[in-house]
Amino acid sequence: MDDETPNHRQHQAETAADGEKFESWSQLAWAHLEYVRNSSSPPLIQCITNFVSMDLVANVLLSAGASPAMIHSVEEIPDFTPKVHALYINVGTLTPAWLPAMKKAAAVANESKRPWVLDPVAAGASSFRLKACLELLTLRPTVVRGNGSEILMLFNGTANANFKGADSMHESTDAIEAAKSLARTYRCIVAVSGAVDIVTDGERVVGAKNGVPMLQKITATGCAVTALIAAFVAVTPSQPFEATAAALSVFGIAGELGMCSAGGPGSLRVHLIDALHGLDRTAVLQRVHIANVS
Ligand SMILES: Nc1ncnc2c1ncn2[C@@H]1O[C@H](COP(=O)(O)OP(=O)(O)OP(=O)(O)O)[C@@H](O)[C@H]1O
Ligand SMILES: Cc1ncsc1CCO
Ligand SMILES: [Mg+2]
Repeated sequence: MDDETPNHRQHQAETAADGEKFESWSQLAWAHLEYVRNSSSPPLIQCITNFVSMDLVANVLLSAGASPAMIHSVEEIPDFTPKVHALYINVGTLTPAWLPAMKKAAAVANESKRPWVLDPVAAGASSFRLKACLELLTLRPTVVRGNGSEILMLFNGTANANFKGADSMHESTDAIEAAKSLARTYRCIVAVSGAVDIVTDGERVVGAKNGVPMLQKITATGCAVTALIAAFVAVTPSQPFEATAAALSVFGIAGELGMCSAGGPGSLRVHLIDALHGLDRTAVLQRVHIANVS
């Protein structure tokens, strides 16, 4: 990567706010959304994600002010990945053909000093998938976000005959110790979604208590919130712990506001995107609910 490209210089300027201190989680969360929205060029997020999630992921990123690019062929990665502000890898519809592109993209992101975020969908559904997730973890993602069952699977390291699929069989709080251990082992941020979203760097643990249960009835909301984490980490790459908690809370608030006008999962999907797009400072400052977990 030529670090003197105009794209890179501009990004350095946009992240000058990185390191800024905030008095509260709510102010920090609002600042992250503003950084994404007000960047002189929207944070460019390369998404190598599953077929089910592509539409929702792209629309959630756009409604937050980021720019999604679903570019996943291995041939394009050397040219494209160095130009992105963050990379998002999601193994939801993994095949052997996709894995080399994921590994190549992670390696190029690392070489180019770009943050990258992993969503280990259904890790543990098969030994192929679990091995792939563990190999990706060794490529040092900045953040890993999964549901409780996925994070427990990564921690246990063996595929489980009882593992059901993409939906969690566990509460996020069941996976706190597993998340802390993974964060220490792989020196990354680990987030576990659920009724309370857990975020840890291996030492600190916070819980973000936003969102509505109906989010679980829309496929790929987990995939979409992981993409939002990538967008938030893109604007404050030296504070991935804070960016991750902020993204989970902001997405949850969009779900809460969307639910006020929704009649069920179908309309919540639409209202969630509208709410994220229209989210204002007052709503964020009033609703962010992030606290330490002991
Ligand atoms: N009981 C709940 N109450 C409030 N919000 C919830 C609840 N369960 C999940 N959520 C929220 O729903 C979103 C998706 O989380 P979930 O744990 O369902 O992800 P997931 O299982 O990976 O989903 P998918 O694989 O379908 O993308 C997150 O923003 C999370 O905070
Ligand atoms: C349902 C489903 N299956 C593979 S990926 C995916 C989207 C939610 O993770
Ligand atoms: Mg998931």
